[in-house]
Amino acid sequence: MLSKQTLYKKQAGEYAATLIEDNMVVGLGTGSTVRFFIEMLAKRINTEGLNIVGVTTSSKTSALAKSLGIKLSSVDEVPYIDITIDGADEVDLNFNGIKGGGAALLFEKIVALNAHKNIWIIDESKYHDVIGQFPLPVEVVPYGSYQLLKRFEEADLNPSFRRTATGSRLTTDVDNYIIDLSLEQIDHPKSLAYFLEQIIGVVEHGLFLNIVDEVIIGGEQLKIITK
Ligand SMILES: O=C[C@H](O)[C@H](O)[C@H](O)COP(=O)(O)O
Repeated sequence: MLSKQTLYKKQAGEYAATLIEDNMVVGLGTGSTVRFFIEMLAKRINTEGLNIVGVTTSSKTSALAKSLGIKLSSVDEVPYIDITIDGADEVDLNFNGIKGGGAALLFEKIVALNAHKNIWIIDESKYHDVIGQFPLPVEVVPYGSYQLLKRFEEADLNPSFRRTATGSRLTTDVDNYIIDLSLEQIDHPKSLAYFLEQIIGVVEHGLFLNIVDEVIIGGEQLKIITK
């Protein structure tokens, strides 16, 4: 039996699939919530004969979408993306989000910034007054990454390299490392984003500010929050 959280993810994901229209170029996010969206989208493509092109945000999503027969293109081969549906790790009342729990933040941000509309699908446990409970992922170039870790320690950002189940440093789809910052609460997300963006060696961070247009929240009752 599915847990409540999984059921809520499914509810949000499947609802998002109803928003896709014929002939759209669709950004396909990454993660367990997006999986429900992609599966339902594939069903609609097959039963309704929709002409959809997907632009994926990770190798995992590409593999899933391909296995379900969804036509794919790259962000550089389409004029624009009509709509991107993605998950998030945490969202606050001001539409700020943390993403990258699945290490796909870099491509997710690139796809999001090339989309006309961005929708996030989450379960209700991820919607908070202020973000920061979820560790903030920072994607860094491996060369010099230990120096970066020390720098984050000095700045009291509680950093740690993300590791695989076998204990080695996790690498992203483009062979970078992830340093997670355990912050508990991010009161000034804009300043933190700015601070991280100034550091050489930081490729991207998981703060998604001013990007999402609509959040679909699965729960006892489905909620849709529009900016
Ligand atoms: O890198 C991964 C993404 O940002 C995911 O969208 C995020 O981690 C949410 O994933 P899930 O739907 O599995 O909770």
